[in-house]
Amino acid sequence: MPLFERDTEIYRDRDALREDYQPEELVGRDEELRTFQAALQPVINGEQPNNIFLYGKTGVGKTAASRYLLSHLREDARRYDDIDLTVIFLNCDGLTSSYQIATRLVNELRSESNQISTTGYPLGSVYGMLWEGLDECGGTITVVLDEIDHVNDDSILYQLPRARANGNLDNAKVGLIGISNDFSFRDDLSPKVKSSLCEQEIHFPAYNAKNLQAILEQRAEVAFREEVLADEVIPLCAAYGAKDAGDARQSIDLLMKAGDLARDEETDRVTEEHVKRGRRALERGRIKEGINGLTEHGHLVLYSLLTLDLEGETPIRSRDVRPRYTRFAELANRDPLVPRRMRDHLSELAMLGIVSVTERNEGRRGGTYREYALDMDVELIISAMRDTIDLVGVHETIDSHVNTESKRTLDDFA
Ligand SMILES: Nc1ncnc2c1ncn2[C@@H]1O[C@H](COP(=O)(O)OP(=O)(O)OP(=O)(O)O)[C@@H](O)[C@H]1O
Repeated sequence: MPLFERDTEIYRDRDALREDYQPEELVGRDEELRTFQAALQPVINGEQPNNIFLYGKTGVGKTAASRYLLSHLREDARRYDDIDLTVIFLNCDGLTSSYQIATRLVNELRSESNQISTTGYPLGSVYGMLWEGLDECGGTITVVLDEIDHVNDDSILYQLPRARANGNLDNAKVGLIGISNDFSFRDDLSPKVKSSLCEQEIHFPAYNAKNLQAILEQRAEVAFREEVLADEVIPLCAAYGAKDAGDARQSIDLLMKAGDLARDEETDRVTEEHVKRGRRALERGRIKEGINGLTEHGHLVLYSLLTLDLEGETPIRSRDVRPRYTRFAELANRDPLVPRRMRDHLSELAMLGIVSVTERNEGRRGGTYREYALDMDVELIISAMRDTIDLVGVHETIDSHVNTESKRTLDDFA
């Protein structure tokens, strides 16, 4: 018997559900694509290209739209002899400064054998090399900077769009396309950067359930074999997606998770039940990642709230969480944070969806205050916080959930 056997009853091409798959057509983005296409038109006319800024929440098709239109632009530009178009696509994740972006661009424009080191030059000379490289390349150059908000200083965002006006370029016509899902990034740009980078702004709104359904249907046709998906599967993934964030990536992930669960069960049909289970599994993954990403004090606050919740003390005010938190911090040998900072951690937990918050009114005395409760299952939280629990000790309320030698006695927590 072979150890490995193909199990492709469910999928025709599972890779079509992966992040790096580029769909042939984009659905449900007609208006944004029209505006974006119009903003790119000067390239085909042989004119100075626009600088374009695309923004919108994560997973709403900004990158997909850019790749789609730029590949058409590249193809169609070939039909005109007087247009020489170069497209440079750079994801700024991991590139935090204008200096790093500029050296990457210089190297993109140079041959393999002529690359420059990514450190050691003054910024001015890197820009010098960049202008030289761009002019040598000549023609129209479209530079796409995806996740542009990762760049901490805005020098390149000013220099590149203004290069020609500032007399740094003679031949090349450069257009910058910036993409961001960080709304405050755009608001915080200095006025001079904003006016050059955001010449044309295009907002990508979140997808609604109808959009998501069309996107999923298009993807499912490539990814799944016929008759594999029960009728409710796609509408349900789309409805969850629209309710959560209108994020296409999340909905596609959910469809894939449902498919994987069905495959693991060795059935040849994906059902509503698989979607529901898939959603729970993905959510647990996200929450777990969220908890792992918290600081130690975040964990101490969460641990305090967890034990109070199990004692039936929630919903509870921040000031009533405090004694437990202070005690836990002491047991962990950490200095407790001031109340305000401790409250910030509660808010962060609420943002992650681990804790729920209710605004309460003091009645005639007029003030409002917030009460916190746990909104996530105990086992999941405990499994994501093992290190902190080991540090503080096992509180009696979670005793039955934990298997450990290092329990503290009740008196320790008094
Ligand atoms: N209109 C669409 N039609 C088909 N597929 C789409 C559409 N919009 C998004 N997708 C798919 O959803 C996924 C996420 O889209 P994309 O990467 O373009 O989002 P984004 O807005 O750039 O998000 P981020 O800001 O997180 O990078 C990709 O796999 C993409 O192919």
